[in-house]
Amino acid sequence: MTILFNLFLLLFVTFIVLFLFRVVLIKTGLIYVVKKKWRLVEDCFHVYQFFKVPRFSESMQRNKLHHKVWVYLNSLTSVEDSDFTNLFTGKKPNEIVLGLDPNQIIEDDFLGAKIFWINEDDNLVLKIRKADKRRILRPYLQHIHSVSDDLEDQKRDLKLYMNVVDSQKGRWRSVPFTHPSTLETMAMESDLKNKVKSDLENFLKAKQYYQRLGRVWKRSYLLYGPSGTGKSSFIAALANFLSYDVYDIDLSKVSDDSDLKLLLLQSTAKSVIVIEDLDRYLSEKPTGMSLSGILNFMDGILTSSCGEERVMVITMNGKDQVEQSILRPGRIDVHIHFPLCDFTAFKTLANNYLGLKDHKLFPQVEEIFQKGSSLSPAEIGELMMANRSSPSRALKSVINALQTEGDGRVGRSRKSLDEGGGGHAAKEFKKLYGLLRVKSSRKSQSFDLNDGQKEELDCVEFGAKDLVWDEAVVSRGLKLVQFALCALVSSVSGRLLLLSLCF
Ligand SMILES: Nc1ncnc2c1ncn2[C@@H]1O[C@H](COP(=O)(O)OP(=O)(O)OP(=O)(O)O)[C@@H](O)[C@H]1O
Ligand SMILES: [Mg+2]
Repeated sequence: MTILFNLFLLLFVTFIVLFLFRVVLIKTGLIYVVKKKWRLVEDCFHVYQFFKVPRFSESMQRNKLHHKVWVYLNSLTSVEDSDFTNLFTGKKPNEIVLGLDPNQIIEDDFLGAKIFWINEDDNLVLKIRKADKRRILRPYLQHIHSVSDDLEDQKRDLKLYMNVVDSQKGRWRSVPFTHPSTLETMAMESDLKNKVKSDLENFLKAKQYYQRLGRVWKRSYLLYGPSGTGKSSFIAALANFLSYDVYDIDLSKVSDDSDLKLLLLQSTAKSVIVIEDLDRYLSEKPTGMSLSGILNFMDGILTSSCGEERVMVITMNGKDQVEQSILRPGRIDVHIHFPLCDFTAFKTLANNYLGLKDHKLFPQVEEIFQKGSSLSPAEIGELMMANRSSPSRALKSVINALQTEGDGRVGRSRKSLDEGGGGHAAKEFKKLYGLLRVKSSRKSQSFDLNDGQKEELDCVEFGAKDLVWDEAVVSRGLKLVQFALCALVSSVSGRLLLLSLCF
């Protein structure tokens, strides 16, 4: 018994001593010295192989691999943990970046193997255990490639390209794209934002899928709605979300169809191609370009040969007046409606512009919205910005504007849906039929099983407001069907009564 007790006591004391020893090593930093010595001991038992990645090739050209490894190494957390490293200011304000010091040694882990990098003057030297080399060297280098490409994409400065008439130096001129709009700053239904995000993420992952289908790897969005509802801001938010350059096509500067093709050919992959106000342009009966030229451009036939990955965005004030072939699925994949402001959008704007999450005037604003008054987010945003020093004054001015200028705007825009010949009942049925058609076309969407992800490729209609409107139409439609059935039953029963009276 005593032997057992002594053994237990010994074990306990050893454990405590080891624990305290570890704490002392970590607290005093001696752990690093121990680790270094341990590495020396390890080195005696392992055979290492060295690979040099020179900065310049034999013909004194820059070695791209050196740059990639450099970008990759500077992103490792082990740079921060090493004994000595350099600090530099980054491109963004207040940004500080780490940079390797000459002769600094960086440790990395990959698939369970330890890898060392030594930063010599003009070379980066990879030190790897011979036993691990065959297993991990190739996948490790591929890993460096993809990580550094991703990092470069993230920190790439975006550009805004505009087409010019003078084609001596190419058809595009660029300026830095610094629009601050993001999907977070957009006053839109959060559900809609999430749908857009996941649609874009699925698109980015679907290169192989599009290739297998023989389709150009592009996604087309139609943004439609009244002026000042955020269509252009949304394009900027898309570009920022994707980290894509923006090519803004001014159609008035395009002479003919071949000129339009040239513009597409001279654009680069990973870009958002924008045509704003296409409905207005088409309504002005353009002379130089044909409709088929525009349709081919939208299909992006030419881009399939030279790198793809493009998102096309077309904006319109309304889509009722344009040629239906422009809007067909495949040519436009996603339709997004930009409505006038509602109370939810108003709250986002109040938070963005005034820093208000809630206010005692909010219920009054909500009531006005419920009555059908509305303004565009741009109009409300301007009022808030002008009165930003006093949130109460800002809200009062919004209430005032809604009561005077915004009165009946929603009513008017809703009424415009009903324009056109035919009686009221016929129109209601038409709407109901339209709704059923939309619903059934939604059901027939096709999906991709790519990496376990389902990719949606059919034409999709996004816009929470449309859904609200659809429900109202359903209930009105159902009431109408009820009414028609009652009328039918009463007329049949009336006739039966008449018949029975005759006999
Ligand atoms: N939904 C919104 N969310 C946040 N800000 C918005 C929204 N809509 C408009 N704004 C603000 O209003 C201003 C005008 O918006 P924007 O230019 O994007 O509208 P638009 O729909 O493109 O108008 P137009 O059809 O006249 O070109 C921008 O400064 C933007 O910040
Ligand atoms: Mg615009």
